[in-house]
Amino acid sequence: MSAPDVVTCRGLTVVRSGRTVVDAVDLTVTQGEWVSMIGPNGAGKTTLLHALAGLLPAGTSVEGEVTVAGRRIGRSKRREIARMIAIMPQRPVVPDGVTVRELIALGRTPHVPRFGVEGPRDRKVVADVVDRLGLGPLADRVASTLSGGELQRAVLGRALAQQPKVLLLDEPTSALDIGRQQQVLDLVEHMRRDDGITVVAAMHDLSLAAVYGERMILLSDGRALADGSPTEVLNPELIGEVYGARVDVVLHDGVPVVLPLRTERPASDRAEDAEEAEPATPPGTEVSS
Ligand SMILES: Nc1ncnc2c1ncn2[C@@H]1O[C@H](COP(=O)(O)OP(=O)(O)OP(=O)(O)O)[C@@H](O)[C@H]1O
Repeated sequence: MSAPDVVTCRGLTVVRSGRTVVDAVDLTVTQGEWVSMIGPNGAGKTTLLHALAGLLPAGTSVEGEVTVAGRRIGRSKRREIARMIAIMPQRPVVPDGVTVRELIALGRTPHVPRFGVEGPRDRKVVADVVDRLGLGPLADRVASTLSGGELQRAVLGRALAQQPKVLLLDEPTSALDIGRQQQVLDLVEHMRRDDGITVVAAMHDLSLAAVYGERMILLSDGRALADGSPTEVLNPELIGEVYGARVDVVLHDGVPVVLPLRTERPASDRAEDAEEAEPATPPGTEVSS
């Protein structure tokens, strides 16, 4: 039996300050899929993620339909949406004075009864997330004092503590070193496999996006230009055209790796060429001692 659809967009169009920034996007994501969303700066990735999470500011002009786990976004209450969807934003806002543990515990808010307090289960979920993200040594630090990479992990922790059906990641690893990138994305991958959560992740690192995303969507000027497997989407001509970049794509274990090519050749290569073309001592000019 095929997995059910969890996220659907039909003709989603978002206009901001008179400009169409998401343009008639149709998208269906099935349960347990990992979709990596790529596209140049300003392509509309964040806006699309915010539309899926029902986070576009009131008054934004939105057309089309977004459904997550069978519920129409825009007609559902915030709290109801927050039990289904968690977002790790590109630019998180962290309340003043909260510790890392308190920040992560905020992820439990949609599950705690109104006017209630968190129970043992909520505390266990928070402790698990702290542990799995290796945040133990930072748990009592005030979140605003963390480094960019540490904060990124803490904010992912808040999203994971929400125990969502759909996890939206907006540049989840932009501030992380390569080891932490792997640790964080592997953790999300485990949750996808073990708990069946669905992941839509906007990522700038095309090779990393291909390693984790079984499917990729390329956005450009708000339009979904390509939607397919990493090998289908990451072709050098298309990437070159959309990003205005010179790249090569090589396959490693069947996964495409995108290599940016230098337009200017390194100075050392040019010097070698010059040496081959012109011997250091032109014939007939030897100086006798
Ligand atoms: N509040 C706003 N008012 C006007 N234009 C906006 C607003 N928010 C976003 N935009 C514009 O919408 C377009 C899409 O922005 P968005 O942040 O969705 O792109 P993105 O693909 O996530 O970019 P990046 O990779 O740089 O994060 C951009 O041109 C941006 O300037």
